[in-house]
Amino acid sequence: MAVMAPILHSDYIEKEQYVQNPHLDNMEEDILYHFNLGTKTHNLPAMFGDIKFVCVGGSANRMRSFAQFIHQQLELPGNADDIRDICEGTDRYSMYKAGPVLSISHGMGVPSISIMLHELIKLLYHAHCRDVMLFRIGTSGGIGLPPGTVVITDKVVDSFFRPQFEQVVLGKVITRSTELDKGMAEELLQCSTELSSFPTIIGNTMCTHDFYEGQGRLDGALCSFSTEEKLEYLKKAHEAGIKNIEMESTVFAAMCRVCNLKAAVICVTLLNRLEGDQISTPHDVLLEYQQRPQYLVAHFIKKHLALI
Ligand SMILES: O=P(O)(O)O[C@H]1O[C@H](CO)[C@@H](O)[C@H]1O
Ligand SMILES: O=c1cc[nH]c(=O)[nH]1
Repeated sequence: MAVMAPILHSDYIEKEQYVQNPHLDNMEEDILYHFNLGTKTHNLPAMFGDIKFVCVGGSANRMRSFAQFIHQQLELPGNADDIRDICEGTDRYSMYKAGPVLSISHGMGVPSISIMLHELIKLLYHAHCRDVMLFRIGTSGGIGLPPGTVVITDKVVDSFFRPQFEQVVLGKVITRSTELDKGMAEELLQCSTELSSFPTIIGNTMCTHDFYEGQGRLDGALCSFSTEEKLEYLKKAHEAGIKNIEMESTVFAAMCRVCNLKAAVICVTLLNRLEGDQISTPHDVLLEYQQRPQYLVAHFIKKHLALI
């Protein structure tokens, strides 16, 4: 077996390649455990080699509906209702393919999306994909915006309003930039003006590690602060240009950036956090809100495929 010289993290940044891990080349087989896929059991280039767009979001149902919607929008052959879950052997994530578009659920929170992204990025590598763009199409809490507003993320920031993601590796903190692709954000904003169907803005997005206390909610099982302290924090966030709050964008942006993948975050706001904490909007209205980032990304994809 070949002995590898130790490679420092900072030394190993291959510009053309998605994966940034020298150890992968020494593995005879790579099992993408949470997808129930593997390099020996599946012909990944045949299954996924044509992927150009990957859309991710928290819920399995949303990502299935999105795959069906994009199937119709791209006028692909076959019945959209027949699209099957490629990860059906596991219930960790759901994955659907519609032509060059892959639609995957990632669950809630940074650890969940992070595991999914490791396996997704390896999947794209094993499948020899090129020029892939990633989109997170999600929901969020807005700050000072009418519910239903779509926020295209300019800067992703953490709970301290810093544009960075911290990961503990071997007991040490590694800090990575959360810069997203500016061109994609601008193009998505242009798509929104072409659709002109719902309010859309570009702004900063804060990613937290909790939905309740972590987002300054007063309605969790625990609460360690007053109403005044909550509003002071949210107003400071607002002054820092933060328009919405969700729970995955830091690691999404950081991993895509290190792995040379162009990425954008598009989340609809479900409520205005300056006015409350509970999501009391009727279910059918919430469903319609959830579709807004999907319409925007579908328009973007159709333009890129020269279908409009
Ligand atoms: O709508 P999705 O993609 O699930 O994302 C948002 O909704 C969840 C909380 O309800 C968090 O995961 C947050 O990031
Ligand atoms: O307030 C909200 C709504 C959706 N998702 C979040 O993370 N926060």
